[in-house]
Amino acid sequence: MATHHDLIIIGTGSGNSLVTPELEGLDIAIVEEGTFGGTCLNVGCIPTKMLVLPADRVLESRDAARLGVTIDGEVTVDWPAIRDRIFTDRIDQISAGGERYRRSQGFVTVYAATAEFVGPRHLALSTGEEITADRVVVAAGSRADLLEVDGLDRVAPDRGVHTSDTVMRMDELPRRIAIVGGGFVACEFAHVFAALGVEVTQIQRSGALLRTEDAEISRRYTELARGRHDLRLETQVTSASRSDAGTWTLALKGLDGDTDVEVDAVLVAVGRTPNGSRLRVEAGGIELDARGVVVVDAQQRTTADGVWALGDVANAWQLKHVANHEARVVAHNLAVDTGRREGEPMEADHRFVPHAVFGHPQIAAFGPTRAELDGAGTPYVDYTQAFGDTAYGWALEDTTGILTVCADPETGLLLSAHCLGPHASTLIQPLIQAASFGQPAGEVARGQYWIHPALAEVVENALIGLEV
Ligand SMILES: Cc1cc2nc3c(=O)[nH]c(=O)nc-3n(C[C@H](O)[C@H](O)[C@H](O)COP(=O)(O)OP(=O)(O)OC[C@H]3O[C@@H](n4cnc5c(N)ncnc54)[C@H](O)[C@@H]3O)c2cc1C
Ligand SMILES: NC(=O)c1ccc[n+]([C@@H]2O[C@H](COP(=O)([O-])OP(=O)(O)OC[C@H]3O[C@@H](n4cnc5c(N)ncnc54)[C@H](O)[C@@H]3O)[C@@H](O)[C@H]2O)c1
Repeated sequence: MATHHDLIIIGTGSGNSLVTPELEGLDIAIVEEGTFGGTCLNVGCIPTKMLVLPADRVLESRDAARLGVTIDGEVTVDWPAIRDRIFTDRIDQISAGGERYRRSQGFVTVYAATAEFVGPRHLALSTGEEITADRVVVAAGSRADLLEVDGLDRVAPDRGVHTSDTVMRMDELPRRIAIVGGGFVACEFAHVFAALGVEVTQIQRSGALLRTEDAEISRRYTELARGRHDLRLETQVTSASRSDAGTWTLALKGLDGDTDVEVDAVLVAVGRTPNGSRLRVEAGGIELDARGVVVVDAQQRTTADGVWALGDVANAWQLKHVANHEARVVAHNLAVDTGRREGEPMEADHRFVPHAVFGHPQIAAFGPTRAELDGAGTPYVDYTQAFGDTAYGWALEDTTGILTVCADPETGLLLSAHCLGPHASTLIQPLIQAASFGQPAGEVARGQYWIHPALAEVVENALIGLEV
């Protein structure tokens, strides 16, 4: 006999935020197979950024000499202290506290189990229980891909084979690490481990890092990374073997022909697969697209009645702020659907989705690259402002930072922005705001004060430079 609930939520990442005060009193079930709080909190955005900050400090201390500051003595890194500050002192407590709170709410049942659809709004759990509900939200996220190479096809932290799920909790830093991939995860960890003193070899299948960025940003970041660690482009791992002493030898095929590299640990960071098929959502009448992403409409409704989906399982961005935005949409729509809120269902706004890569320096962008605008035949004007040509850029002695803005030549409305440089993730926000609220470039540039000589003048100058 299945236990019936009013609402089932699968996944406690952004899914956990669906239990709003408005839904209080409904009989709500939450199913979570892993650590409460999901990817961002436990193994994603938050711990990685807490690692990037000390890594930035190391590089800044090395760079200080360029500004006339000599730091006497060696800069040393205490890995266990960094790791325990992040996990033991903060994240693990937030996760445990979040779970305790949910379990304390009388109207919520938390199932620690893996869920699988066996029928419409009908789930079988790995505990042997079955549950059904009037409404279901699929918020089951995505999982890290592995390599189809013997030895690197499964995570084995004790053998030094990691994904982002395990690499941040290593007992000690390896002397040498191979990082396979050239996307967000690989680039952030290459920065972290290289700065913390690990010999990094990064192995990327294509000819540049972060190749979905605007071409000039991808080119510049690739050059900077090449100057910091061993970077193998257009290269693949063909086989891997581990010695009794624990050393991995990876055979590589690439630009330099057949080579190999010896390392003590391997981090596989070659993308993430949405979890829809693992949940057998089709048995619940829920359609997947060709990439395995749950198909949703603008209200985040799936193709099955009474089933919504959000986050990595249901979009290709795989970003936390997108999952959170979609969760707010679903929470509203659940409240309307259950009669707890008056009004109409709302739609998700995916017009200007920004992202940032927290490497060194940071990258931040939204909207199409110039190659994509060209490909689509969209008329645009663009302007690139170098950080080094502004007053604060002089203070930074910056030589690599750029901000490119693209706008509609007729209306001056922003189409996209692409930034590489210190604080790019913060600097881009007024441009996201201008695009989201439909403010033309000229109005944003001249309709307000820009603090002098702040770094924000990079944004002001880029907007002024646009010929709209
Ligand atoms: C290393 C790393 C760094 C990142 N950094 C950033 C960043 O800086 N900024 C950013 O915007 N994004 C970042 N992301 C992406 C971000 O973490 C995700 O987009 C976001 O967490 C997705 O949220 P979600 O709620 O969709 O899924 P999740 O948070 O993954 O939640 C899904 C939950 O569902 C559970 N689950 C899955 N299948 C089942 C099942 N069958 N039964 C029961 N439970 C199940 C999982 O255990 C998980 O807890 C990063 C990701 C990684 C891996
Ligand atoms: N700062 C952030 O917002 C942030 C940080 C980390 C992760 N994320 C999210 O997590 C998702 C997954 O990140 P990711 O970096 O794992 O995936 P990704 O899709 O961004 O990058 C995968 C990379 O691996 C390379 N690759 C694939 N197969 C390979 C192979 N066999 N050998 C060598 N290289 C190979 C690809 O060329 C690509 O560069 C991203 O889509 C991103 O949205 C976001």
